[in-house]
Amino acid sequence: METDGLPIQKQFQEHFFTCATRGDVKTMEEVLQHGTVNINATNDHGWTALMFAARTGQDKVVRLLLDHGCDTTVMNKSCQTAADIATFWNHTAVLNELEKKGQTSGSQAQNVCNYFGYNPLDRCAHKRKDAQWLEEKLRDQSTVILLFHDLGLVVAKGEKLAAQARVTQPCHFTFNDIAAFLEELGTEKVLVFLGLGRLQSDKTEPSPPTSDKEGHLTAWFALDVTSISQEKILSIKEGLEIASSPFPGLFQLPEKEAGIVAQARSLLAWHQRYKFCPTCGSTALVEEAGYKHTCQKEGCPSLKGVHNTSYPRTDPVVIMLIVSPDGKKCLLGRGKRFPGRMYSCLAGFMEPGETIEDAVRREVYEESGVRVGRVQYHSSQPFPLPASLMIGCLGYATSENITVDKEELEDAQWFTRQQVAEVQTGAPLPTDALTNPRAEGPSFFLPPAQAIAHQLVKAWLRMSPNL
Ligand SMILES: NC(=O)C1=CN([C@@H]2O[C@H](COP(=O)(O)OP(=O)(O)OC[C@H]3O[C@@H](n4cnc5c(N)ncnc54)[C@H](O)[C@@H]3O)[C@@H](O)[C@H]2O)C=CC1
Ligand SMILES: [Mg+2]
Ligand SMILES: [Mg+2]
Ligand SMILES: [Mg+2]
Ligand SMILES: [Zn+2]
Repeated sequence: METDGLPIQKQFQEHFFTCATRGDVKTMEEVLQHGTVNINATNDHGWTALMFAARTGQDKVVRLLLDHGCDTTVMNKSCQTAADIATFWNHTAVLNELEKKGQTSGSQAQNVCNYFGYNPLDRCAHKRKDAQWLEEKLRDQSTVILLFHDLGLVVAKGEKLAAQARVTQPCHFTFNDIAAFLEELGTEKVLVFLGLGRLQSDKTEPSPPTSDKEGHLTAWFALDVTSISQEKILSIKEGLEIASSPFPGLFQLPEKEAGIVAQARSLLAWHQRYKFCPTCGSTALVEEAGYKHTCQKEGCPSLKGVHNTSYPRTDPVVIMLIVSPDGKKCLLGRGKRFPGRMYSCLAGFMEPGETIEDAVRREVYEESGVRVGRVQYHSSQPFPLPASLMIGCLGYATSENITVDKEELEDAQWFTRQQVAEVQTGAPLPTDALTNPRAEGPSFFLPPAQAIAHQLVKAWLRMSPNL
């Protein structure tokens, strides 16, 4: 049945949106009771009833929709959630309703947490010198030990969850699984204590039989098994493999564990690269549960006072989304080794004696010739390749002409908000998009959600005045 040229279902839906916009709670209640509409349905611009209510500050409608279990995470075609819309229009009562249910989006309610950024472990630095406690923890049957072979994580064999999405499931070993390896590795072993904690999905795990005050938390360690044969490692139990390192395995971890893997991999990479004392070249001993190298040569300057060469290194990198002077475009570049048609934020290593703001301005000028004024910090991301800290910023350009640094980039261009939003919210990429430049699909694509660049682009789209 059709009236006014629209199918009846669509008419109901349109009416539902109008009621949400106007705050007609009574009609909406009736409609929801009859189940004649889909509470999460969207219009052509991707707007839900919740978004319409958020736009006009209808807090009672918002409460009704939340009580009926509507999805607050839906994004419209400009990548905005209902919470983004309420924030932009300053509808505090709506935000309060969303917050009561813990439903304000990350950018409003708390700091943004990027992939690799969430780590549930208490690193317990004060325990790193307590050899007896560490030994007890290592032997505890509830303890989790992660194994890395040449920085590749040992995982449970690939599970195909969806046609394209594979999940890399880190394998959790116990002391008994690896006791023979510890013996074989002897005093040369690199074993790092990561901390105490529990993955949220770990609830069914039996409590360890220890009675100290942290006894209810699981201890986590990482062991470098590079010098053990792959055959031996893979025969600990059935269904193991060594994750292809670094791509794509590292980017397919369960998000709740990615931070732990990043911590472990960066530390093991430090041990792999700094085998000798950087000050005098002598042998260095691994101490403090894997967090310190101590030079064995008497009189070495690194033994006097605190020397940063004795501790794990982190390289700060600035990564920035640059907004055009008119606010309508953003600057993206294509590195020479980027896959397919990928464009991403410009990025670069910070140099000594430089502020984050100046590093953003310098790298953008070096790589694109664009001048940047104001710089705003957004969020950060530990990046275990091998041990960077990506410092994500938004920068506001004061010039527009681009001169690409052909040494580093293949291309850099201004992209409109619409171009970027289409790519962000469009259909999933064809499977060969990463490798085949002639693959079907959009003319360019952005890094996946695990990359901080993706989140910076999303943050800019959410600031859209187009609400
Ligand atoms: N997720 C993303 O979308 C993107 C991430 N990145 C990451 O950001 C990082 C830095 O970006 P780049 O454009 O490569 O930096 P960059 O623009 O500073 O250029 C890299 C060059 O800087 C020099 N360099 C200076 N300090 C260095 C250090 N501590 N380690 C290694 N090289 C150093 C080397 O010559 C290197 O070839 C890279 O690790 C890259 O993986 C870069 C672009 C996009
Ligand atoms: Mg760069
Ligand atoms: Mg640089
Ligand atoms: Mg550069
Ligand atoms: Zn030394």
